[in-house]
Amino acid sequence: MSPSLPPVAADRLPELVRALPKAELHMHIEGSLEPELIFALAQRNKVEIPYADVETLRHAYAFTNLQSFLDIYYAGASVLITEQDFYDMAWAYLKRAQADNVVHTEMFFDPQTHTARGVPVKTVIDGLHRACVDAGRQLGVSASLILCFLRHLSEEDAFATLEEALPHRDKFIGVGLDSSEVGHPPEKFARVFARCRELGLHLVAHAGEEGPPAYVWSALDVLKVERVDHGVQSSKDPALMQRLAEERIPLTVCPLSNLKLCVFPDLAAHNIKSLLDAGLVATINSDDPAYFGGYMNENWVQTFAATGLDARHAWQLAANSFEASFIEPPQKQAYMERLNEVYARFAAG
Ligand code: HPA
Ligand SMILES: [Zn+2]
Repeated sequence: MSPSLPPVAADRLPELVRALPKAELHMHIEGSLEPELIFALAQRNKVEIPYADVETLRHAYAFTNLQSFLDIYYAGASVLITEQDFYDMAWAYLKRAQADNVVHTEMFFDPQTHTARGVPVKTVIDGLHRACVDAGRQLGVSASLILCFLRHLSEEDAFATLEEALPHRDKFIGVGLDSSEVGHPPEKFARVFARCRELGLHLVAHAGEEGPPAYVWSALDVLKVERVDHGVQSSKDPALMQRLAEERIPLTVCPLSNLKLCVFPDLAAHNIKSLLDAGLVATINSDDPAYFGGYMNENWVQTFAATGLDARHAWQLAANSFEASFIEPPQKQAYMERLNEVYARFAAG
């Protein structure tokens, strides 16, 4: 942490946390689909959903682990049919992100969730990408897309998805790996990640959310990822912690997700502070904000209140988010200057 950072009055910490410019690097766009939009799209597309109304659906959001969430998350995504649906979903998230002073976002999307229902990859990518372009122009938020392979499906299926997406290569910056972790280790996707690497795509993967530190090691050594999504189980392995710190491999941590999926018993028990204090490039993100009870600032404010993070941690988390992002160095520099300006305003007053 920067030793020269001036302190900020403790009673202004929540305000500082909200005001800091930041990047969001772990957010599944299908996980931003609010119940109200699910019902509106179901009506627009004449899709049946097995819930009577918005409130009944929201009440079903009581999860015990990752799989119990994924079952509902995939059901919710079934209302997405047209390019405009994908645009509307992404636009709603991007406006919400802007309100939280997210200035840059790298959004995950799950094409296989849609192609399995007969929706072409082109429809998905075109709708999401149009929203990203509009966000840059109209909201001042830079936004890009990361295509995720579903790890409960086969590597062959991932290869077929990649082939279908490649004509739209200019509209996504990288690939990731998500869905059910335990029993589906990174090694299962070694060949498709090697191919994506040859294609010059950025590489990330979920690892160490519920799965063991061994999955983080193989995400690094076999898939050769540039960042690890979640990665919170890494704290069980001191040698892994040392590797992550030395190589400055970012972790995209999602505290409210970890709370809702019972990865930690309560937010006060979350290990984000120890990850930061060990020198890891940890970041805070919302994962699936419509399902886990909060967008970016809600994740930040609740985590700060519960774990005793201070203003310097806030600066570090925002700086980490820019360091960990895939934006070009001059733009990173510009965001860092904005961060320092906002921080200085709070430190002075
Ligand atoms: O947190 C997650 N983990 C794995 N897969 C996911 N797909 C959406 N959110 C998640
Ligand atoms: Zn995730």
